[in-house]
Amino acid sequence: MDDQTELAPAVRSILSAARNRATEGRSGEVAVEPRDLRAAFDRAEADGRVPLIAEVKPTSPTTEGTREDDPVALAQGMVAGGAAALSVLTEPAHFGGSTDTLERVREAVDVPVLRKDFLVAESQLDAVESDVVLLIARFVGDDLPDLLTAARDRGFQVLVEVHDRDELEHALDAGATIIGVNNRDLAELVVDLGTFESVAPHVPDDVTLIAESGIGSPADVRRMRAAGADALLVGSAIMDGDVEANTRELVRAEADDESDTRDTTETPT
Ligand SMILES: O=P(O)(O)OC[C@@H](O)[C@@H](O)c1c[nH]c2ccccc12
Repeated sequence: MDDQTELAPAVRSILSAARNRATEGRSGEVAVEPRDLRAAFDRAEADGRVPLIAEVKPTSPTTEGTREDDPVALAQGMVAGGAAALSVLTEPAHFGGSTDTLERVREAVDVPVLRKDFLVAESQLDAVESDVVLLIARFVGDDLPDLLTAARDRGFQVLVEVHDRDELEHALDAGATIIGVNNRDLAELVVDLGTFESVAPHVPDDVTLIAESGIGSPADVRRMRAAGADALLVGSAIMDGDVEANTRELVRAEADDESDTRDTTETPT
């Protein structure tokens, strides 16, 4: 968008790389038969698991080092740990992602897979099939309604990411039905879980609402759920260490709530 000067340098670089990739894509439009994201959340909920999208993110501008493990094995660990859905970075230059990784992951699991990238042009939608694509309100600006339509015409479900109330209104006006509130500020790259808490009350009930970024503990999960999150998107906290155990700990955050409370309030006798 026009106000790029407000963005962190890393984000500006990501965006200009994305614009240069704008002509990528295979010949012709993809036609996706998507795995239903909401149904996946409902299944998790019915099963006593917090609906969670676990993100395969080899690295990022705010992460040190790169995780070199096989992304397919990581993805399978996340599903084994109870993730309702997965997110796979396809941005190559700053997040270590690729469309090939997404294809391999989607083939190996049966949960819905979100393509996490910085899409700014319709042609980029045809680079790879996924069940859900991300559109970041701040980056697509006035093109949001057209890109939303173009994505839906191809069969994609669309997650529209916002960071404040103005962007939320813009997303709702464009007809978004799945909205993510990113707790990470793209100008400073700092995380504040209060962002979700301030935007969530203004989201209509029939919208599927996802809390994104900065969720690191079962307490954070409960905090975002208490603020109205239908589901959570978690990357770094899961990628750091044993992905299966990390996922399980977060999806059980509500089931374990009572014992957690008891543990912390227990006084030795
Ligand atoms: O690693 P975290 O703090 O759990 O965050 C995951 C996810 O929300 C984050 O990777 C993200 C949110 N929106 C994005 C847009 C592009 C790239 C990455 C993102």
